[in-house]
Amino acid sequence: MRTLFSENILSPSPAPVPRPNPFELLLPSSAPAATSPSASVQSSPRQHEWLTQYLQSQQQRVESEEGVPLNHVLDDLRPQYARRKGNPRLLFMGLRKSGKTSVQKVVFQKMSPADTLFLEPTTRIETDSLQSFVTIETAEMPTHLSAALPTWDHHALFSTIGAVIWVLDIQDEYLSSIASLIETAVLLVEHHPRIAFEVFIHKTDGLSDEYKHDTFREVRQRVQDELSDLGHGDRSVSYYQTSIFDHSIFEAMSKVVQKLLPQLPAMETLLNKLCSTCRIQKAYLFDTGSKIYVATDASPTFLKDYEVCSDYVDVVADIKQIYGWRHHGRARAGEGEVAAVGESMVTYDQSGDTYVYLREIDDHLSLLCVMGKGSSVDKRVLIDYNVGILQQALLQVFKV
Ligand SMILES: Nc1nc2c(ncn2[C@@H]2O[C@H](COP(=O)(O)OP(=O)(O)OP(=O)(O)O)[C@@H](O)[C@H]2O)c(=O)[nH]1
Repeated sequence: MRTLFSENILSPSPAPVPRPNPFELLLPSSAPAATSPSASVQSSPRQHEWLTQYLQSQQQRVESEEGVPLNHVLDDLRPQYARRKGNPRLLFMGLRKSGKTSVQKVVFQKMSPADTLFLEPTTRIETDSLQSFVTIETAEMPTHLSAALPTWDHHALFSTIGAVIWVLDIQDEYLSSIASLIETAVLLVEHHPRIAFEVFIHKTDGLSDEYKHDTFREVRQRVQDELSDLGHGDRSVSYYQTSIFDHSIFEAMSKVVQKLLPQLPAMETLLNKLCSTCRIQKAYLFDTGSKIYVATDASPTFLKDYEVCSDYVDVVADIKQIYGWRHHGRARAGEGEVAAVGESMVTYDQSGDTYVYLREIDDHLSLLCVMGKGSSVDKRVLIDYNVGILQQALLQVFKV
């Protein structure tokens, strides 16, 4: 049987001494495009060595030509924000009634979207946390407090934040929201450049597609133009169209949380390997409680697949709510006993060829795989075996 990973994938044995390969192509002395500083992280030690030399030569060149200090060159080559150790911390900001509380309640507390009509206004900084595979901490800034006020100690507020989410109500007059958004973005880029800045262009439900896309483009363009005029054109801002009445808010929140997870590259690598080995069309790792996905493989995402997987996780979460969240069986399983594994499979298209396979990784994480022809019930043994190994690897990733 072809298996997915070697037993010691997380603690590989020391790399063998490289032997010269007579057929290997020699790299030219100038920098080729394929090995630019942004090339894949899966490069070999040899490539790393070459890359380091290339960076050093570039730094020396720039320093000697322009007298630019070494650190500045390195800063340009690094991503603008870095994943922090510790829990993802999100700060929600935006104008009055833009939907900040609703987003948190619907995504993290499973509140029904219709019930958000009766939410009270937020008058002070409110914090909350979701206990899951990691603890996701959220905070909301009341509208009357502006982060850009000179009397405001923004260091105390922002020093532990991973991402600021600006909620912009597209159904309201949004020019004043853009002005405050720019103020906050400039403050962040000048004092806290490592914080990711995300804009939710919110309440897109009930709008025509054309109006939605035009407004989305207009908001993005205005923000980019204003930031460029202020000399911060290179500041990366991510934009999402969201509504609490469909899946868009979960998808957007998934992408924001993923950016803050130091385990993301490891999870993506494991999912890519699983998909290629078992011929799986698409694999998602979902947080079972909140329906946000914390990682997916590199293949293209289709909205329909995501929606089906998301609804399926919802059903499983509801059933777990009724029959108990904890795996008492697993907790009691002693040595030699086989622990209970939460696993299920459904087919969802009319031809019956497409399956969704769900397997619980632990109490909070679920693996969902969309499988088509060529990777179905007849390959079940192989899939189960490989998913079992993936499960062990993931548990170790989160244990470290
Ligand atoms: N149509 C639509 N309405 C929404 C959406 N999200 C929130 N709302 C509504 O917007 C209103 C305001 O929502 P809140 O969550 O209280 O907004 P907020 O920004 O927290 O408000 P303050 O705390 O007063 O600043 C509520 O009536 C929600 O039902 C959405 O995606 N679509």
